[in-house]
Amino acid sequence: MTGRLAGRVVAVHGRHFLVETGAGRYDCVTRGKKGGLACGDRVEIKPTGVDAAVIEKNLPRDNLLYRSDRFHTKLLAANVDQVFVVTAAVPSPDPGLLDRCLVACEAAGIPARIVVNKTDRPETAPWLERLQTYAALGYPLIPLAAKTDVAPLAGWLAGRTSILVGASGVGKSTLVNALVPEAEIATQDISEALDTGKHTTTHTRLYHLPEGGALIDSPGMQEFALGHLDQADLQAAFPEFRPLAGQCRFYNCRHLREPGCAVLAAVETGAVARARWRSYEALCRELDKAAKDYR
Ligand SMILES: Nc1nc2c(ncn2[C@@H]2O[C@H](COP(=O)(O)OP(=O)(O)OP(=O)(O)O)[C@@H](O)[C@H]2O)c(=O)[nH]1
Ligand SMILES: [Zn+2]
Repeated sequence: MTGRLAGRVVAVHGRHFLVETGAGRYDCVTRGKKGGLACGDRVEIKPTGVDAAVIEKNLPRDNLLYRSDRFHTKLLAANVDQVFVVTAAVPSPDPGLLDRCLVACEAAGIPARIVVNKTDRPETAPWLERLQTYAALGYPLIPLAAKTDVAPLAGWLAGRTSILVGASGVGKSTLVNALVPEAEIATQDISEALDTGKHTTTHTRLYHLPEGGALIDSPGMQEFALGHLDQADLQAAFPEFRPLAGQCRFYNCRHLREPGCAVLAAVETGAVARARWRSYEALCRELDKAAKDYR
């Protein structure tokens, strides 16, 4: 690889990628159509100027977190060790969005944790209560108030690459600013390097943590489309279905309204949370609709 440098994508802005290498950072473009790149992707680049380069090669990924509908694929991050889905009781939370985030993590094979921000707000108690369902499924809950103390989260981050995802207004920026002392400066640096103007809140970027490890911030989302998943992916992404595998009357049961369905029976007894099953059902319907539209 003469003249080439190995690096990692640390910020994405449209078709520009800021790549960090042992020899500094480069504002990069891809050569031709190589498919998208995400924050955290490893690449080989060839400098074309002091701080400009072309991406010559995308290196294999350990994993990729993304969302997609029929028209767009939105890459969130690659090569991450864990995803923190940030929630808060205010503004009013959307459990459907939380489920979609978790399904995306399961499908990508990335461990997910749930941050419950704004514990200083009295509305938090019922939300935290509701989230016990998720704790029972094995998703750790991390309650904290980003405004006053981020220590409960900090302990999870050292030495790993993590990404924060979540709805708009849950406090992701507040968390990043508290965890990364130079976050504001880093953001400005990135904006200058990529020439994007001062406030690029709509883009994904990677920050280095003082204790080692990296934190990727992603733009607040209203929805999380999962057009890339098929029926089998969906079923596999609900951990509460796993102990029931093979117990439905029909081997190809979709757990929607089939007689003798073990999942539906578990919803009736409360062993599977009805709200979770509803999220599953909504995702199945979307899948069917997409298949119909496509025909
Ligand atoms: N009460 C309370 N408010 C908080 C806390 N953390 C953040 N907020 C507030 O929540 C609002 C949204 O915080 P941001 O950090 O901008 O949220 P965000 O998730 O980055 O939002 P987007 O930029 O839209 O993605 C701000 O008014 C914060 O001051 C907290 O621990 N307690
Ligand atoms: Zn079934």
